[in-house]
Amino acid sequence: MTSLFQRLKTDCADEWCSYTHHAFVRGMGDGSLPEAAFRDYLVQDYLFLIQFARAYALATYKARSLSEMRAGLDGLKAILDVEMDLHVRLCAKWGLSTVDLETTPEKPQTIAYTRFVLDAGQAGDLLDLYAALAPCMIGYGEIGKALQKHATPDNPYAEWIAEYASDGYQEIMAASIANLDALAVDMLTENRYPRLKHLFSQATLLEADFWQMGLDAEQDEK
Ligand SMILES: Cc1ncc(CN)c(N)n1
Repeated sequence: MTSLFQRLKTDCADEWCSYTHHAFVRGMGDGSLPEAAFRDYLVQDYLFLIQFARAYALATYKARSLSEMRAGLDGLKAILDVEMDLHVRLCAKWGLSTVDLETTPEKPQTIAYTRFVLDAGQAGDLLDLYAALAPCMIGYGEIGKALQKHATPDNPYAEWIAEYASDGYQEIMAASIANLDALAVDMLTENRYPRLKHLFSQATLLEADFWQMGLDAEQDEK
């Protein structure tokens, strides 16, 4: 049986490309991304992760079995115990504390993306929620791995790239794909597919908007 993730990615190939090959991503890869764009992105991403942790808490709540509950909890822990540490470490280099981060106002793009995913989960079931969450967890693993292939040791974004290319994150990514595909075996019907595709496509476009937010912030600073 084809993987639901692969089917969604194929059917949303243009959106996926606009996300994973965005100018912001290419700028991280060749090191040309202005630091101001990265800083703005990273602070907003910290706020984004707080809301995404809530989405995994919602997935834990909506679970129908202990193993589904553990999958939700693993996603929650990956964000709170691993991913956010990267943001705290990198932001500390600019003198930003966690209080500074948490008191920064969320930008419209952060609100749009995170509340879209939370609403997908609240209005729908576990499969809807994971379809909306998939571009986040899986896309960054793909981007990290692709950028690592060409990144030079003096790349200013090497630490970010290394985190998402790491074995730890790649395992999180593989678990996200396996989890989505396993839920599909149990819950997917052809009638449901258009809605899942809409959720996946929209979340992927909101990812691209999130990168663009960083680029626009740097232009506004000038
Ligand atoms: C916007 C966004 N998308 C995805 C990820 C990776 N979990 C992230 N940190 N931020």
